[in-house]
Amino acid sequence: MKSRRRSSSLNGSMSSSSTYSPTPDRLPHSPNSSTYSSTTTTSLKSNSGRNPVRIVADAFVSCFTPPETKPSSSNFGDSDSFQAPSVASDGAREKKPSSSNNRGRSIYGSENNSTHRKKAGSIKFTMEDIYKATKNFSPSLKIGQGGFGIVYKGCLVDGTVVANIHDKHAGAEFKSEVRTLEKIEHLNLVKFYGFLEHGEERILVVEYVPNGTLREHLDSVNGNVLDFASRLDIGIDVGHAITYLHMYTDHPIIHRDIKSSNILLTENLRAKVADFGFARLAADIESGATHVSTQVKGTAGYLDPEYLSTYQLTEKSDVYSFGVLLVELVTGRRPIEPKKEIKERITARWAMKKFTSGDAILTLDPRLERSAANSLAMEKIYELALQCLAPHRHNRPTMRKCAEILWSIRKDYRELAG
Ligand SMILES: Nc1ncnc2c1ncn2[C@@H]1O[C@H](COP(=O)(O)OP(=O)(O)OP(=O)(O)O)[C@@H](O)[C@H]1O
Repeated sequence: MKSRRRSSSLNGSMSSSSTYSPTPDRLPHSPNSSTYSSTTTTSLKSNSGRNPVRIVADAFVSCFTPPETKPSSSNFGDSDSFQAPSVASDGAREKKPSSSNNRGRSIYGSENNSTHRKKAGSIKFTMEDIYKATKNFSPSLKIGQGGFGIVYKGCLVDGTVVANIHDKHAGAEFKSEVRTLEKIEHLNLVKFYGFLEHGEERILVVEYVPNGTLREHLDSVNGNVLDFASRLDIGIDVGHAITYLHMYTDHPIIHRDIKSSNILLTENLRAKVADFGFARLAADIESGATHVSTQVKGTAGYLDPEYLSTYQLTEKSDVYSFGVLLVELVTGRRPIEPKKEIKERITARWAMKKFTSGDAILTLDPRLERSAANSLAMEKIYELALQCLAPHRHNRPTMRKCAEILWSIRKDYRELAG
């Protein structure tokens, strides 16, 4: 489902100018296996040489299905005007989640319970807690496997359903992920409950999100087609989540791995962004820095070409990945489609080319209705995607702007769709 290698051939990318019109010969080459030569790549999410780690996220969801949190109208779009992404009630820049603290009490009931210790705002679980929650990592509770490890459903002693992720991140990356997770709380981000680091075991305990990934829904694995309105809602949810990371935390956070398989869906098809294994703090603007220089990490097909060629990371790398995601939502296709003919293999390049030549409708997911409302919203989403995919970060909008634009697209969409 994903290549974990980057290729110098991606450096060309999606091209340019403030109104941005893609120049085909500067677009990424086809993603066939030869293009992704291991000799030209930085390993993106390789497990090699790493100690086995376990992440316990909120995925310990085996014992019951928790009631979904009722979305607030401000966050979930019942109002007609754009509002800043929702944040923890005690203030966006407040440090860590009261939820962890509360969770600590509610899960274990009494303060003299010795099975856990809070650390830096999150719960430090014991192996006993984790074994209990996952029934000794019962294969029947395994819900997925990613590049970093196995994910288990679990149930904490208070009945909270969680995802138990066995993480294979290196120790430093694991600590960095925990530090990031401890700082954030937003309805559209997977909640962090705690972690365990015990010898070579590393586990994150996070919120279990019961309805699979966006990618699975776009692939209709459950037999249903995700309708246009839901796709628009999901785009807005993700936009809010990333805006929150970029603007409303103590220090801006760059996710670095925005992609459809990292977007988890609730039963009401609301989105929660997961997987902070690659997240990084942005440059400290007050110190005059404009970017951080770092080894390239991310997933092929979503990677910002400017970051790939300069190793300079800014929030705009997430904006680029978000542009790829927007195209994915409209077309239903994966960012890289190796089995398609060459000119269609890089989905964003293909779609943007069709869009700029007036043929966007040919790229709309064939399972979606060709209604006036869908067609108009598709055009507007592509206009936004084109800006997000600009090769130079300075020409890309901020995430907040993206969320605002999507919000207004949805308002018009609802009026037209009736
Ligand atoms: N919090 C969660 N709640 C419910 N299911 C989850 C949760 N986290 C992960 N999963 C499931 O486990 C699978 C593996 O997730 P994981 O994040 O480890 O890998 P991935 O996103 O598929 O790949 P990568 O490691 O490249 O990001 C997901 O596809 C999803 O189905």
